[in-house]
Amino acid sequence: MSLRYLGDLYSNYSFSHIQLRFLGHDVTVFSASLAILVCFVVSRILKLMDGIQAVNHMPGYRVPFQPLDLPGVILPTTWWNPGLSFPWLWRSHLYKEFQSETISVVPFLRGLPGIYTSNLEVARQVSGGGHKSSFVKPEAASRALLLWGMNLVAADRETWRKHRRIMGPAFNNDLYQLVWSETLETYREMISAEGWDREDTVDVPIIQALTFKLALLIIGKCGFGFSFNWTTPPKAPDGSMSVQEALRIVADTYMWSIAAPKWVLRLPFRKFREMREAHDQLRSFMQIQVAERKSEIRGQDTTDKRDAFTMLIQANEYESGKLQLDDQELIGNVFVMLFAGHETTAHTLAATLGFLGLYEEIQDEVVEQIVSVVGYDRDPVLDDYSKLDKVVAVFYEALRLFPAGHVLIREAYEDTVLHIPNPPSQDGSLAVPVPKGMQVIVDMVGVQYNPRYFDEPQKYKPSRWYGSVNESEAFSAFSIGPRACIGRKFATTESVAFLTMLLRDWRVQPTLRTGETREQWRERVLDARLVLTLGVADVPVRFTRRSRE
Ligand code: HEM
Repeated sequence: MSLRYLGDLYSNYSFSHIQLRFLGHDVTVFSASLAILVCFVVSRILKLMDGIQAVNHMPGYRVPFQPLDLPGVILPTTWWNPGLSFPWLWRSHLYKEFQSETISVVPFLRGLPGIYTSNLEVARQVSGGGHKSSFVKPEAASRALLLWGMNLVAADRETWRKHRRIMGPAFNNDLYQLVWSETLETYREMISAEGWDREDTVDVPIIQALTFKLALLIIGKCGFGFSFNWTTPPKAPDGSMSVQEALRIVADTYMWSIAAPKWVLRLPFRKFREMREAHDQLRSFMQIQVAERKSEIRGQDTTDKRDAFTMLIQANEYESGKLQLDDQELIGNVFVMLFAGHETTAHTLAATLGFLGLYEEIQDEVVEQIVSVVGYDRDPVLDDYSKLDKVVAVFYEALRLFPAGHVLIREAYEDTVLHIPNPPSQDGSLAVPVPKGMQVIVDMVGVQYNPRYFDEPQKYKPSRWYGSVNESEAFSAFSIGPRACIGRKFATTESVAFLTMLLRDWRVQPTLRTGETREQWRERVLDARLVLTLGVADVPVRFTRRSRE
């Protein structure tokens, strides 16, 4: 049968010529399809126009999909689909392009219009929070965080106030003292377990393998109050999964447990079976732990334990009635420390070591401070923290360039107004009405690379933070206002203790490929990987033992 014959056959019996009856008229499939297409196009144009009106004609992108909606997220970032990564990939020109620090993104195929901002004043209005805030976290985003129970991160307004009132007292100096001493202990365990004590040079292909383990152990020991160890085997003596291993699996598979439908997680694959086992194991373990700690606190009216979990339960005992958290909420808050504090701290430590390897003159300056404050003959103590401002600064600056909490997503709880500051050269602000339900997204990459706040924003320049060991809002990557990160001092205490020990003993350098320059290494390695949090891609480094002179 020739192609020509097939072509004739198609044109004679073409599907498009089939007749349909519609409202008493004969129409062909072709004209019906055309009418549907026209209706669809018109509906999308109307959606676009509505969206543009909803964002008050604010300049920005007009795109098929909302960047945080499923198609937007799974499709790669290209000129027509900003996707999840556009704030990172387009960070050097995004806001310049529209000559505004606050822009709109209006989708015409799927998703709701939204506003993205890189301005701190707008961020304060939107994410600052408080129990009377006009902005809340979108329900879908909060629902994903409820796996273990209602908690501080997911809660809003009055519920948030109730949770913060109990969580607040748990983050105190006793906890930071524990974080400091456990970090020193864990550093020593790492050196011995990884065999560094027998070497003068150690190559670490992916530094995250160590920083993730460190951060998990510190949350486990100081957040949950478990006695974890660098070398604990994954199986307990009776063959069951150890609590430490269960916690590691829960942390590593968090993305799956919130994003995948429940039926997928029931499929008989090893990864999912392990996940289920880890969840069941931890759930029952935590319930026993709550009961034990409550009875210990009630029996003695106090406790020697200083981990956040115990102090949370203790603070809860002082409340009564509606102000008290139930067991599920207590457990929810312990787990949220894992999800909010593990990856974020581990990624930032990895980025810090990457930058210090790259810029050895900065590393030398930091080590000089460590040696002058602590010397070689004793361990650093928490009281040294305030004198180790250069160590805090190298961590802050790495976090500024890789802000782990890269988007703060909020939704207008009611019709409200945003006051958007004019460009730096002009005074005053513009009042923009924001209808109930509109999403406003604080683009933390945009904020941290905004030239209004930082000169040479692309440059790793820790000296901008020298002298800032307090929790000032000048450093905004932990967010600002009443809803700012409650774990900020936890993260910096752990990081300063670890870096002080590590850098005093070891010089860190980038592992370069043959013929590669340091700038090429920076471009290849110090790029972001973005999922729930933003983190640096795998960082390969070499440690060389320092001589003590
Ligand atoms: C480098 C490490 C960290 C970074 C960059 C970071 C960043 C942030 C940011 C940006 C927020 C605000 C999120 C929002 O409003 O949507 C936040 C909130 C929070 N963080 Fe952290 N965090 C870090 C470490 C930690 C640690 C170690 C813990 C606990 C041990 C923790 C617990 C929390 C909690 C519970 C909240 C919710 C506070 C509230 O809504 O009142 N974070 N964090």
